Amino acid sequence: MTFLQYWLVNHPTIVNFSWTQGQTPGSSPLFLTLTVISYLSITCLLTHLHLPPIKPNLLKLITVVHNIVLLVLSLIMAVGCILSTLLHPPHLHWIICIPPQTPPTGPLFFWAYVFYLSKILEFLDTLLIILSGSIKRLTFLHVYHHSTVVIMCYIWLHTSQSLFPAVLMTNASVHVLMYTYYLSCALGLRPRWKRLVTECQILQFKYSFLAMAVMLWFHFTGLGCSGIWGWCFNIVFYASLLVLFVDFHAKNYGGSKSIKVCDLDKRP
Ligand SMILES: CC(C)(COP(=O)(O)OP(=O)(O)OC[C@H]1O[C@@H](n2cnc3c(N)ncnc32)[C@H](O)[C@@H]1OP(=O)(O)O)[C@@H](O)C(=O)NCCC(=O)NCCSC(=O)CC(=O)O
Repeated sequence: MTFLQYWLVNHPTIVNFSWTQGQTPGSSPLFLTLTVISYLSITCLLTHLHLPPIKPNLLKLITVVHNIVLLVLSLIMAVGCILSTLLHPPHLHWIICIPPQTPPTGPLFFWAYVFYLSKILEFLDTLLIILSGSIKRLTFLHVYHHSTVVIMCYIWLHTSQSLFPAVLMTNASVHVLMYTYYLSCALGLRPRWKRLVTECQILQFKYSFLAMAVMLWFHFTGLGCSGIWGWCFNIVFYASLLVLFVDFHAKNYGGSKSIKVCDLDKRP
């Protein structure tokens, strides 16, 4: 525990972290705008270009490495954020309500920053889909999620948004499961629990609405919570993702209790 406590909470880089707009790498609005525009335009360009096929073994290697990196990183972020919430803030209710005017400094915001950068790394998911030639998997849900989630993380840091510790812990934990699923697929093992991954994703959005309601309650019954405008962004974004994921679930698994036939066909 002391080992984890030092490396995930008390290390000087983590304790002394401070998000300073314009100084911290990636913290300017220009960086965010260029990042999102570049992601969308490169995605659009690559889907219209006929790229030469990449060797299957090389693609498999890149996919496996990418998934391992994101799996491990998601686990570290989840544990780091949980420990920082338990050990660092003055009150446990910071998990839902950070007092107004709290500066974005210290361990919790360090993990919010790592999470923000990890969402940029996740852009490689899109590249992998394009390189694998399965363009039909490049859905509106995928591109909308990847481009908007970076904006959400930026707002968290910029406004010391109250909800982020709860959302970060949940999302990073769900991503441990999701990247384990993708890693297994890349290794040629098609897990039978794909549906479970989607249902955990849907559950996280539903759970986030509960967290948002509790934050509002704290906001209006106490001294207020930081980042109430970010709350509005979060609720619209998560409601839209919930609709898209429920639709994905209906299309992929229908009403049946078993996984879809094409998944069974794909299993070795
Ligand atoms: C089970 C899901 C996680 C994924 O569903 P899909 O139908 O897209 O998955 P699938 O069964 O076709 O995926 C298997 C294929 O993905 C390839 N693959 C491997 N690693 C990958 C990676 N890192 N990114 C994208 N694709 C990858 C495998 O090689 C395999 O290819 P082959 O089939 O050729 O062998 C689902 O719940 C889901 O999220 N669907 C939405 C699509 C999406 O883009 N999700 C991620 C971002 S949204 C998100 O992340 C929300 C959140 O925050 O929780």
